[in-house]
Amino acid sequence: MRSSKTIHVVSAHAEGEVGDVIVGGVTPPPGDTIWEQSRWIARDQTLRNFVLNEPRGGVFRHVNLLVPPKHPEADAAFIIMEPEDTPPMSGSNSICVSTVLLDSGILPMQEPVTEITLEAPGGLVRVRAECRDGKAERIFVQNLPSFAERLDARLEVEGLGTLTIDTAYGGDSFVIVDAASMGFALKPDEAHDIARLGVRITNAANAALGFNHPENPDWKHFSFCLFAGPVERTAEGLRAGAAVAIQPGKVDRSPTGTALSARMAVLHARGQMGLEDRLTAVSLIGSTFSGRILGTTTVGDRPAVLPEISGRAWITGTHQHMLDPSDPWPEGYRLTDTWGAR
Ligand SMILES: O=C(O)[C@H]1NCC[C@@H]1O
Repeated sequence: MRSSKTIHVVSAHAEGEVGDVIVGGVTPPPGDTIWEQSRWIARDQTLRNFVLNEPRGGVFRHVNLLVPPKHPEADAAFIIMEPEDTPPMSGSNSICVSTVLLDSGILPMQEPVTEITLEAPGGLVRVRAECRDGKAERIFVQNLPSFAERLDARLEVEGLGTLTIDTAYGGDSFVIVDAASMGFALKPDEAHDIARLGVRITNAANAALGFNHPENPDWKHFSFCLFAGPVERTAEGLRAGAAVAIQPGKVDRSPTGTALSARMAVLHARGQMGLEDRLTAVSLIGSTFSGRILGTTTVGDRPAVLPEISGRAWITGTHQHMLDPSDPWPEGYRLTDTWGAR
């Protein structure tokens, strides 16, 4: 056996969505901040291609690189690599990272509750983990300040006509459409159509509107389209289906923590959700993230909410990814049969 690199990974999924964690074998990228380091990873593409592309990755895979934190309050820091983007924050990935850090012993666990601070590329996130018998059973993440950007905007999508959409930020940027008015009941057999339409809607919004984060001028695009189910009021609180189309054309298996945060910001802006409410988002596979609004703030001059999301993650294995120097595809490959719903 010979290898010119060996990358140590603990694999995990959060409520169905894969979020692997690189725990060794990669030196920290250059940059004075975690954001700058994440821009370096996004520009360079070598690590992204090696772990995300086939034969090591696949369109369903997200990979997080642990790096030494820059902020004095942070216990650990991570850079998120998604199929097309290297984003400021991610709900499912932060839940996977927290679970791997605690369940594998990288950070000490205290039962019944462990509190840690993570530094995501977009800023600090506080994490509370409910732990029992050596397992982090539920992760609560205080996500980045989240805000509604446009409410009831009009968006022309070729072949679909003019849609009424909201746009919002929940640690990543969203176009939000009403699932029912698009003809979706948010059932598993709709996944392919949701992926295909969602990418068209995201692309149309990027071409026509573009996204504006008042404090992060680098983040100028919409990453995702959320198909938002109707909000029902139940004895346990608010509940709604959620399916998020991820570029280049797949649906999040989890209920998407950033989408839940973005949706809570929109519901709050409309006066439909208060600090006393809980919103449970349900994914196409029936998994759930729970959310609440901890308080309000501003991002630049925009009113924003401080969201908390919670969910569960499980370790699925360990891998040592290697590169034989004679492998003709050191950066792997992507083909359109699986990379992009058509
Ligand atoms: O939960 C989330 O926010 C994420 N899941 C995969 C894509 C998003 O970053």
